[in-house]
Amino acid sequence: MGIVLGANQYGKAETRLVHVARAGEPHTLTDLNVSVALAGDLADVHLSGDNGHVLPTDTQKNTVYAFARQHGVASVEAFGLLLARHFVDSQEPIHAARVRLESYSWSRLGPHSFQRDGGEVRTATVTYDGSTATVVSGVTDLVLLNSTDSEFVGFIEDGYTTLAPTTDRILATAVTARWRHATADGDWDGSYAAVRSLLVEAFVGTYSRSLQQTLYAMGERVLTARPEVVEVRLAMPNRHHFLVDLSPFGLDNPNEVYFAADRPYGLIEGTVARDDAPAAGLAWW
Ligand SMILES: O=c1[nH]c(=O)c2[nH]c(=O)[nH]c2[nH]1
Repeated sequence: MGIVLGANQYGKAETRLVHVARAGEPHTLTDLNVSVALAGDLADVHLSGDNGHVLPTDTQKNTVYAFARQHGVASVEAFGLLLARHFVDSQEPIHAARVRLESYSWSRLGPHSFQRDGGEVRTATVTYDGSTATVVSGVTDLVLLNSTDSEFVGFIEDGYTTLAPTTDRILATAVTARWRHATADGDWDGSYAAVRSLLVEAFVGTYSRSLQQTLYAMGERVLTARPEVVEVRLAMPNRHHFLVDLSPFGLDNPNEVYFAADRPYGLIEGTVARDDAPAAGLAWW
């Protein structure tokens, strides 16, 4: 029996970077969480303890900060591309890089004052293998709710089914969406704002027969309107809202009073893609 080293990568995870662009007033604030992963000719460090091919994760962290100073942070996608290309192109043993970025948004209160927004987080994942860069943009924790125009009927009923079919329910979710770009060039901020709006519009505008149907409609809406996007992956927890039985108190409940359960939840996940989408390469690494 032989034992072999399998797939591996390493890097500095969750480097917290706050960048203040101070060129005049008003200041611009960027608040990021950056995770780097590198892969390549790394057998020796695992098998013999030779660190000769290891760019320390501490150095990776320093590079994140130095690049913010040297290049600024135009967008998460652009900053990720700079870093991913740098690590692979500057270090011979490193053959591939993945940079994951989360961006926390702050609202402006004044020329140099900000308030942290709760809720959704913009994301990007950039990969680079020495020749091809891929960019996946995304959003997490985009919490949406429709108070009607949602039904769930016609499902399988077996000996364990207790769920009653309903033609009027709350549909609520916290969307995690990631979308793959056709190329590594783009108007990243413009594209992000447009895709986010399309996702929300499709959720709002779709009469839902299931969260699965809504998920597909959201992905389809993005791909129909945005030629730069070739694949959308969505994960949508069904944040169940259960009608409370008020009959013990002599009260009816015409879809007004709900218990918002936090777990368990249905988790609906799916991919919507162009049938001629180029190969994903490392995009989903
Ligand atoms: O939109 C839904 N999809 C399901 O698959 C499902 N299953 C369930 O119990 N409720 C729901 N709702």
